[in-house]
Parts: sequence; C-alpha cells; structure tokens
Amino acid sequence: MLLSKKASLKRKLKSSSLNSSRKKSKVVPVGVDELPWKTLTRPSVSGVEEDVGLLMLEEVEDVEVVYEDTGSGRFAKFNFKGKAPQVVEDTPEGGETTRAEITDVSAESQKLSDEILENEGSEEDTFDTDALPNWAPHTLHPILLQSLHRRNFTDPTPIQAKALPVALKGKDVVGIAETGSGKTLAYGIPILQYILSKPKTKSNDKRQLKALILAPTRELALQVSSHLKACLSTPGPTEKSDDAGAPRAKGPPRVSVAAIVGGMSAQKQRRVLERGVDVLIATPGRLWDLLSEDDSLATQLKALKFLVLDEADRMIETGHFAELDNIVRLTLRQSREDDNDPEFLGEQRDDEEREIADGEDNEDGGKDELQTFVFSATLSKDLQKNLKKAKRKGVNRKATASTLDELLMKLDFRDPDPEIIDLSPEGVFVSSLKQSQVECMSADKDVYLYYFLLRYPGRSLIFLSSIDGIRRLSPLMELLQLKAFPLHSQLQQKQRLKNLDRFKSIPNSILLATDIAARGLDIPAVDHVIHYQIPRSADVYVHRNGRTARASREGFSLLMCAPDEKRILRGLLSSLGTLDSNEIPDMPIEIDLLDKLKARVQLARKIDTAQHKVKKEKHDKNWMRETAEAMELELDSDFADSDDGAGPKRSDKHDSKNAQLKAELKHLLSQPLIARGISKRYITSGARDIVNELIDNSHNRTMLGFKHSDARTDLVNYKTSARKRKAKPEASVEETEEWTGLGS
Ligand SMILES: Nc1ncnc2c1ncn2[C@@H]1O[C@H](COP(=O)(O)OP(=O)(O)OP(=O)(O)O)[C@@H](O)[C@H]1O
Repeated sequence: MLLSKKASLKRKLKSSSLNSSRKKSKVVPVGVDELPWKTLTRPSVSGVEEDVGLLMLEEVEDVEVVYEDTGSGRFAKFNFKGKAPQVVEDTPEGGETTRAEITDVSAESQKLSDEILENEGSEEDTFDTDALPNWAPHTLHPILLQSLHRRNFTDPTPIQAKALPVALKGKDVVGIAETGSGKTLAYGIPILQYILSKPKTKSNDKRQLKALILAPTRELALQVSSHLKACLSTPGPTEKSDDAGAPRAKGPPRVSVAAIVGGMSAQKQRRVLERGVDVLIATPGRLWDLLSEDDSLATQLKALKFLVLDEADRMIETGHFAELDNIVRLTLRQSREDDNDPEFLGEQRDDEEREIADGEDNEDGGKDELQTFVFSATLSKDLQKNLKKAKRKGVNRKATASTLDELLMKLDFRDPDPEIIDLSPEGVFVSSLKQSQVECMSADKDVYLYYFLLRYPGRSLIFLSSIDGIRRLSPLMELLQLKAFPLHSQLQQKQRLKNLDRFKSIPNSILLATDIAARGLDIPAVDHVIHYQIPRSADVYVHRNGRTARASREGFSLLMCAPDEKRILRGLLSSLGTLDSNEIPDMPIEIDLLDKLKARVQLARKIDTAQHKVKKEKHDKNWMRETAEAMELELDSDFADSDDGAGPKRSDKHDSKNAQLKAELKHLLSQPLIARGISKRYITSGARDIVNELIDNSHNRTMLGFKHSDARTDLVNYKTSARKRKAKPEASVEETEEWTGLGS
C-alpha cells in the first residue's frame, strides 16, 4: 500500500502479520510521521515507479491501518503494534508508551539523526579496503566501496582506471572508450566521491545542485540515474548482523540523485527540483523547458561543480543542439560568457594573453569551480585534436570543424589542456563481438530474420530505421508467436520503459527499436544485435553493436544488406577505417528451410493486412456515423451495410475469413521444421544422423536436424569450412546454392 506523507515523499506501508513476541506488544495510535520508517533499497532497473522523481522509498512494519468515517470525511489512523523504534526501547520496562511519549521520542530521534549527520564516522562510513585492493589507490568513500564490493566489481575497468586518478584530482576529462566499458562510473564515481566527502546535508537544508549530467535519450538518463543510485545504496537493516531489524535513525539521503526527462510528469519533476537535488541527470529538451520557468535552477547552474556530457556526439545529432547550447551557456562563469560574446568570436588570443585571462579566472575562484567531463564511445580523432589545439592556442571559433567541435569549444573546461583519455580499440569494435552479414532482397528480409530468430533463440535487439517499419514488423512477429516489443519515440514514455523492462527480464525476447536504443542502454546479456537496415552512419553502427558484447561478455551482430544498400555499407565501413565489407563474414543459412518459413511469413502478412483492413473499415464507419449524428444527417442504406439484419454484416464476413487464415497459420506453426536430409519416416535412415542429438537433448527445438548451437559458433565453423572449400575447388552445389526469394 502506498501513501504519501508529503506530496513529494512516497512511502510504502506494510501492514504485516504479527509474530508471537510482537503479539504481546501494546497497540499505540500514532501519527504517520511518528512511525518507524525504514529506507528501502530501490531496484536498479529503470522503471516507472522508480524514476518519477521520488527521493526515497520507505516502508514500515507492524502497523494496522484503521479507517474512520467522520462527518468531514474518511480518515486513516495508524495503530503501531510492533517493537518500538530503537530509541523508544529506552522506555522503562513495562512502562506504557503513550502517544505523547512517542512524539517526544520522534523529536528526539530527529535531533539524534541530525547529530549523526553532523558527525563523521557513522556505521556506513567504514569499509575494510583489503576486500577491494584494486580500488585502494583511488581512496574512495566507504559507501562507494561497499557498493562496488556488493556488486562484485573487484577491479576498475580500463577507462575507470585511467579516468579516476585524473578526475579525482579535479581535472577536466574527455573520455573515449568502447561501448559497455564502464564509462558511467568513470565520471559518476568522482562526482559521488566529491559529494560524499562534504559534510552531510541537514534535513531542513535545501540541497544545491552540484552535478548536471546531460544524456541524449530518456532511457539513458534514467539508466544513469539508476546506476548512480545503486552506488549509494547501503545495505538495509536486515542485511546487518549487528542490527536485529530495528529501524535506523531517519535522515535525508546522503546524496540525492534525480532524473528529469520528457514524457513523465513535469509537475513531479518540478517538485523534486524545488526540494533540491545534488545530482541531476537530464535530457536537454525537458531541462530547458523547466529552466525557462525556474530562475533558481538557472542560478544553481552557475554554481555547478560538475558538468557531464554523456554521448555528446549523439546529443547534437538529435536536434537538441539549440537546447544544449543554451544550457551550456548557463553553466559558464562570467569570464567565459564574455568569451562567447559574438563580438569576441573569431578573435585570436595568443598564449600569453590566455594565460593571464586564466589566471584571473582562478583568482576570482569562479571558473575553477566547474569540472567538465565529456564521454562517448565515438569522438573522432580529428575532433580530439581540434580540442587540444584550440584550447592550447586560443581558438578561432568560426573555423571549428563540426557542430560538436563548436559545442566542445564552448564548454567551460578549466584546463587549457583537458585530459583526453582515448581507449577506443584499434579495430573500433570490442574483441568479444562477432560481426556477420546476410545479403538478401529487401522483400526477403522478414523471412531471413524469422529464420535467424528461430535458429538462434536468445535476446535479440533489432534496429530498424523507421517507426513505420517497427509498426509493420510488430504484429507480424506476434502472429508468428515471437515475443517482440517495440521501442520508438512515438510510444508513450511509460510504454517505452515497460517494453524495455520486459525485454530486459525475458531471456528469449525481441526488441524492435529505432536508434533511440542505439546509445548507452545497458541491457544485460543482449545475445544478438540485428541491423534490419544498414545504419545511416558509422557511429550509429558502432553504438548499435555496442548493445551486445558489454562488460567483457560475448556478443553477435548481423547486418541485413539488400543490393541497393551495398554501396552505403561499403562507404560506412570504409569510414571506420579498419573494415571492408568483405571482411564481415556471411552468416550461414539453410536455404532449404527458407521456403517453409516463407509460407508462414506470407500467411502472417496476409492476416495482418486483412486485420488492418477490418480495423480501418470499422474506424471509417464509426467516424461517418459520428459525423452524421453530429450534423443530424441520415446515412443512406448502402452505408448501413446489411446492419438491418437481412444478411451477414460485411465485418462479420471479414472476421470469419480472418479466423480461417489464423487457423491455417496455427496449423503451419505447429508443423515441425525439418532440415534437408532427414527422413520423416525413419529418423535413422536419413543423410543426417539426428538420433544422438535427440537422445542427449542437444537438438534445436524448432528446427529438427540442427544441433542447439549459437550464432557465434556456427559462424566460426562456417568460416573454417569455407576456407577448406576454397582450398578444394570442388565445392558442393548445395553449399553454393542461392535462395530464389519470396517470389509470388
Ligand atoms: N568496475 C566494473 N566491474 C565490473 N562491471 C562494471 C564495472 N563498472 C561498470 N560495470 C558494468 O558494466 C556495464 C557497462 O557499463 P556502462 O553502461 O557504464 O558502459 P558504457 O561504457 O557507458 O557503455 P556505452 O558506451 O554503451 O554507453 C554495466 O552493467 C556496469 O554495471
């Protein structure tokens, strides 16, 4: 049961059953504020409940809620039945605890908690660093170490190992490292470390914004927020051996982290901001909307301690440049604002002048206070060079090479030489990623895709370049009994998060996504990334592929390339500098099975078209009827379409035809898919021996005749046998055969 104490603070009230010892306890009526609330560890997955702007979740046990109807409405009363809060246990044995006493104790408890907050060295603040020797050089706060330990992050990742010493010293950092390499904590830890090392906020003080993290998509912003919160969660009372479940002293969270994104209640987000947060993660669009109506927030931006641009290159691509530019301007200290004055643009300053200017900045203490981090998996080498050159020599801002250069030039880097840490792999892609391609006609892509999904079950993320494509493919997948969820910008935010969570939690599922899912999303164990269309740029290809093979896991990607896309693919891969399309191996496909799958796909398409037609007819008819009613017109008998009961309605006829088609598809789907060379009569007499596979249960469940194998292994085996075939020119006809396509 959820109830709200203050508008912004939600608490979970658990009216639990009493154990025998608790039955002896006195029942005491108390106010909601006086209950012994316990802070809950919140789930780390992004979710609707979690991220709507709540500061914390709390629960309380042993409370009976009694509703009382009075003349002025219905009121809830809370009868506390359980063991008294820790501080209450001091009441003399047998002495009856009155409501007034609890109120006093509650005030006492608040005082106590404020005192604890002022003192260093609470229980949370200890950690045996021997348990994490590889983090020891960074001397992190015990809360961070506890969290790293709990999550089994025994070593910093390479980008963390390089970035942390520099960032913790207060330097600006531009970090480039492969997808899934732990960039979030590379900038997140220095921010949290800084805040945790400051005196704790008293419960009545409004927090001042210390860090602003800008991310290109809502999902990424929410994910960063969950990631940082997970670093701050300390074990709950039940996890502590020295604490027999007694609630701990209540206090504000050590660090408050909030996400501000579009598609969610702006009202709630405004309230969170009014209360004050330490770390704000935002998409530029929503933040700019809120900034334009909140002067105090704009003032807080001026005094920021950290500014982070996560996936900076993507942010400027998505039409966010204007908002981003405006927000970055607000973070500038006075001296740099002058720099950005249009009259100043294009002027060159020599090194000496610049040093003097920097010195002045440092003296007034303004500019020195902001530390800037820019992180991405893809920041071009040219851009990095420009950044260095421009910062060192003074910049001719009119001559910047790209929009991103322009934006980066505007950032308030405190250092003339921000530390550029480039750990992008030589071959652009993580070594644990295997890439493959399949060439086919556009019209055949659905069949090839269906083949791949049946042959290699797992968690597959399919990228399409248009929302229409997703709308077309979604119902098709459903009719083919595959679990597929759409993700695109025209879905409601709640639906987007729900679909993402379903995809995360169902191991054998499919996400049909546009490129809003290409960047930053950390979905555990994505087995396959499939490019249904060739991505529009090399960066997008890198980031899409980065959704698999994360955090040293293995991953697989499949490019589906139609003849008219070959040229684009060649250009895209050559711009990556290291890859030629011939170097991406062809995925082996059992051509013989495609015909069987084709029949299913064609029938599913037919049903979908028919369903769509019926829906459209119904919609048009309703519209006509409503319009006619509104205009007080009578519809003619043709339009009424046998609705007078004289014959079957047209829609009924369509429905029964659809039902027939569906039954046909159901029958097809129930038929086993049997590979060539298998005898249906005597399984032992076919060219392929499948008996052993059936006995040891190693067969593919949907395609009889294949072992249960993964796409990576099949690709490697196929490559090896292809090499052997090349060595022996008498390759079998079967292996070089091509599918003739969907046809009519
Ligand atoms: N030190 C560590 N040890 C083990 N796992 C880690 C460590 N740091 C981060 N991770 C995990 O690695 C995964 C990837 O991290 P993160 O999302 O920060 O990657 P990223 O580099 O930002 O990726 P992308 O470029 O795609 O945004 C996450 O699941 C995270 O929890």
